[in-house]
Amino acid sequence: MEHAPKAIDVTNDVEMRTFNFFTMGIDGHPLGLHLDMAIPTILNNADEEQQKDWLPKAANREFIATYAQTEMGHGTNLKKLETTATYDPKTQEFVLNSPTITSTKWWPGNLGKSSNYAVVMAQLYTQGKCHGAHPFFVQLRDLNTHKPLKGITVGDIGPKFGMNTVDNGFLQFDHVRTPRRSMFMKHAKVLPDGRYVPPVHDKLNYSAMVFIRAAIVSGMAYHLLVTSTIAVRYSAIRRQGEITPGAGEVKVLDYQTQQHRIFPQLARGLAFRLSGQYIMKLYTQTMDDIRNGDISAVPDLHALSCGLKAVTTHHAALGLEQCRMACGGHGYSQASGFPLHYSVAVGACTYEGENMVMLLQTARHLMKIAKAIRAGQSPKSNKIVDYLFHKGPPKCLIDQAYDTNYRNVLESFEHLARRQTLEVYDKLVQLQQQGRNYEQAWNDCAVELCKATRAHVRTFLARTFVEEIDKISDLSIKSVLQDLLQLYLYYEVTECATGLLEDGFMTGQQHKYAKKKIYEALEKIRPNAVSIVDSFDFQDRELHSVLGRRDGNVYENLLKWAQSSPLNKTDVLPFHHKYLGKMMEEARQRSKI
Ligand SMILES: CC/C=C\C/C=C\C/C=C\C/C=C\C/C=C\C/C=C\CCC(=O)SCCNC(=O)CCNC(=O)[C@H](O)C(C)(C)COP(=O)(O)OP(=O)(O)OC[C@H]1O[C@@H](n2cnc3c(N)ncnc32)[C@H](O)[C@@H]1OP(=O)(O)O
Ligand SMILES: Cc1cc2nc3c(=O)[nH]c(=O)nc-3n(C[C@H](O)[C@H](O)[C@H](O)COP(=O)(O)OP(=O)(O)OC[C@H]3O[C@@H](n4cnc5c(N)ncnc54)[C@H](O)[C@@H]3O)c2cc1C
Repeated sequence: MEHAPKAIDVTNDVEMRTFNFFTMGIDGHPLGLHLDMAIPTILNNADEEQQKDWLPKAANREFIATYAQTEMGHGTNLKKLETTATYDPKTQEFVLNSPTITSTKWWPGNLGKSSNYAVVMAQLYTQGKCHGAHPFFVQLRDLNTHKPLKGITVGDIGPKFGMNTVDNGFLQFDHVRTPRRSMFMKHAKVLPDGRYVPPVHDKLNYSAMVFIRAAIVSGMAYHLLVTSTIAVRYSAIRRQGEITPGAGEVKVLDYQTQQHRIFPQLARGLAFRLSGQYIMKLYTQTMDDIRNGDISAVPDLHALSCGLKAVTTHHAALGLEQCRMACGGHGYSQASGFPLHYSVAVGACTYEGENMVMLLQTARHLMKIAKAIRAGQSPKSNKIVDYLFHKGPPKCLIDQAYDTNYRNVLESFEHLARRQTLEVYDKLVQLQQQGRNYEQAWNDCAVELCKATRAHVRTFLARTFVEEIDKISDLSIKSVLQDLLQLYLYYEVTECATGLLEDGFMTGQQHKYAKKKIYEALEKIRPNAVSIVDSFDFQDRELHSVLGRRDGNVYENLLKWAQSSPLNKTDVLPFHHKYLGKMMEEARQRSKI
């Protein structure tokens, strides 16, 4: 500890997060929402004067704030939020009110007990007109006593599936008055006389959600890389059964089924990590553009962040479960670390936009592009979606001997995304021509729309993976990562094979070829698997796993772990003679009669 820094630099996001992870764990802590959502909201939605006032105090942790948007009755459909903020020009205040039970704010992290401030999303009423949901910065508790202020009812919502270190809360307002300037005024404004000034883009109020959606992509990479580290290390220790009769029991990692279960999670983890970096850069760039008055990238960022959020959280949840099952019985023990990671990761399928809803948001964007394509328009130099405008090869070419930089594989993903997008667009148009209105037609096509998004996101993830590996100059590192890339790409080809075979683009032979390339990649990855996961340099205290210990001493530590259970403090539990012992004694007496 001699060389440990004296203090954590709270202005350094990475340092702060790392500190939080190691000291508090991954399942959350009282400052989570303050750092992840309240501060980003202040940065992006407060005007200069508000930032000057709030930001230093927030960074200094003079107060703790959360993000209170979801209500008991509505989380997805923000238009129907019921909390109201009605402007009173006489006192130049807003009156916050929760008119119904269902308007109770419900879920916000750290709202229950920790926070004394909140970003509150409420329907803004001024001069008798509703202008939709807007954010307000509202004090909830007294700064000295920490008691709720007058008119505020606040508490914890109770135990959850996981993340029980976070006090997700409920909140009701009974005509609570807050100054006019507590409304975030960077984009929309209410002037002292009550006139409403609209924002340049009416979804800029949602930027904190976009930030977390982008952050979640790297978060899911982290979960997958951690859990595949546990599964790989344990599988290199666990011996069970023989491959060659009489040659002795093998490490379970030598089974092809085991590799096929775990290595794709490793590959997906890397793919998510690279796309996570991309989307974070795009977020930062877009926020800078907005500050300079350019909002043109907002729809692209929204569409990509929604699609990536939905796909990566879903695949992380499935992948984690594969890693758990790959560890057999011990995988089900808390000692494996999986329950903690699983319960945290699956939350992300729901929070920050339910996944189906997110897929459909991206599909809205894809349908606009499809409309432009059908109208004969040209692409607008947008790297993420331009491929949809281009005609690819009529037939799949993945089994060609020379597939430079996997162009043929990428074209297969592009083909599927393009076909799925245009087909569902045509169906939407056709249904409307048959008399369905747009919303009904949309619902009739919803499953196919989600498929279009998934195909588009798969294309993006794969292209980013290929491009990033291509940039690596160290050939030994590149060669190991290329094995994971090969596995990733052909695994994804087989995952979407139905779509590729459906229209005859891919042949059965080519499908078999993709499977062969998967098995070949598994074989290449096996000898390096432990070194690959060791190179991530996760510390044992981060993995929370006896199975995933770096030193491989699984069995003796599993025994120590069990022996340290509170149940094993005494050989005989105190209540034994009162209940179970008594029951057995009485049964024995009865049988003697
Ligand atoms: C290293 C880390 C390791 C481990 C950690 C692991 C992972 C996590 C990583 C980080 C997370 C940090 C902490 C996690 C801990 C706990 C959880 C924390 C936070 C959770 C917080 C929340 O859940 S907050 C609440 C979130 N709520 C939602 O997401 C609601 C979802 N609903 C919506 O977003 C919207 O209502 C909607 C998009 C569904 C529809 O909106 P609305 O009704 O207003 O839209 P309209 O129909 O009127 O208009 C739609 C048009 O608007 C466009 N639009 C919508 N949203 C946006 C946007 N944000 N930006 C730009 N444009 C937008 C839309 O595209 C439509 O445009 P058209 O042109 O097509 O009309
Ligand atoms: C761990 C956790 C932390 C959270 N933290 C916060 C927080 O800090 N602050 C905050 O404000 N909120 C928070 N939330 C709330 C969260 O953001 C919402 O629960 C989430 O956005 C989903 O909304 P909902 O609960 O209304 O789901 P619903 O919309 O009721 O979803 C139910 C089902 O309906 C479907 N559905 C709904 N609308 C549509 C549609 N238009 N088309 C097709 N299907 C649809 C969904 O796909 C889903 O299958 C948190 C939630 C969790 C679980």
